Amino acid sequence: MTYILGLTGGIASGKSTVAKIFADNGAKVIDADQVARQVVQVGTVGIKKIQQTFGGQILAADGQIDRKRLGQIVFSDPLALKKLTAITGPLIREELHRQLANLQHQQAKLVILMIPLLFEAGYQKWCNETMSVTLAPKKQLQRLQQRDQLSLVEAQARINAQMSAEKRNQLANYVISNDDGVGALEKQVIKWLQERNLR
Ligand SMILES: CC(C)(COP(=O)(O)OP(=O)(O)OC[C@H]1O[C@@H](n2cnc3c(N)ncnc32)[C@H](O)[C@@H]1O)[C@@H](O)C(=O)NCCC(=O)NCCS
Ligand SMILES: Nc1ncnc2c1ncn2[C@@H]1O[C@H](COP(=O)(O)OP(=O)(O)OP(=O)(O)O)[C@@H](O)[C@H]1O
Repeated sequence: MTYILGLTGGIASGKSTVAKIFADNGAKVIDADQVARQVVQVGTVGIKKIQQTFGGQILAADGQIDRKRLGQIVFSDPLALKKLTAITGPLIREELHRQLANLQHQQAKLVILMIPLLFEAGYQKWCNETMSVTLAPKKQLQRLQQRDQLSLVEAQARINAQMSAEKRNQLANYVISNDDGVGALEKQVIKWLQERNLR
C-alpha cells in the first residue's frame, strides 16, 4: 500500500524545500504547481479558457501564458483569482489523480502530494496524513519578496490570497517549522519518516 502524505503550506513557506528532502530519502513527489503549468501549456483546453476569460493580451509573444502578468491580475483581485481557479482546478485534479494512480500502480512506498491549496480544494480526502510547513509571518514575507522579486504590497497580497497559516496548521495532522535552516528541516522530516517506519 502506498502511503500518501499531503504536503501544504503558505506561499514561500518551504514546501518545495521539504519535498526535496523527502525525495532525497526515497519518496516520490507530485507537485501541483508543476501540474498547474502543464495543464495550461500551448494547445491545451486550459490555455484556451484562460484566453477567453482574461483576453488575448494574457499571452506572451511566444503564445504561452504571461505568468507574471496573470499573477499580477489574480493576486490583486479575488474575483479574478476565483475565475482562474475555476478553470485550472478541475484540470489539475484530473492530472494529479492520473499521476497518483500511476505511482500507486508502481507500488511506490511513499508519495508526497504537494499542493498549495490542499485544504481549500479538499485533497485531504486523498491522503493518509497531511503536513503543513509553517514559519514566522515576517520570514515568509522576506523569503517571498527575495525569491520572486516582489514589492512588499505584492508579496502581502499573495499571502492574503490564501488561507491563514493558523487555520491551515489547525487542519493539518502534522506541522513542520521552517524558521531555522535547512538542516533543522531535515531533522524534522527524518523524525517523521522514522516514526512511521518509512525510512
Ligand atoms: C497565477 C499564476 C499564473 C502565477 O504564476 P507564477 O509562475 O508566478 O507562480 P507559481 O505557479 O509558481 O505559484 C507560486 C505560488 O502561488 C500560490 N498560488 C498559486 N495559485 C494560487 C491560487 N489559485 N490561490 C492561492 N495561491 C496560489 C501558491 O503558493 C504557489 O506555490 C499561477 O500561480 C497559476 O496558474 N495559478 C492557478 C493554478 C492554481 O490554482 N494553482 C494552485 C495549485 S493547487
Ligand atoms: N530554512 C530555510 N532557510 C533559508 N531559506 C529558505 C529555507 N527554506 C526555504 N528557503 C527559501 O525560501 C524560499 C521559499 O521556499 P520554497 O520555494 O521551498 O517554498 P514553497 O512553499 O515551495 O513556495 P511556493 O508556495 O511559491 O511554491 C526559497 O527561495 C527557498 O530557497
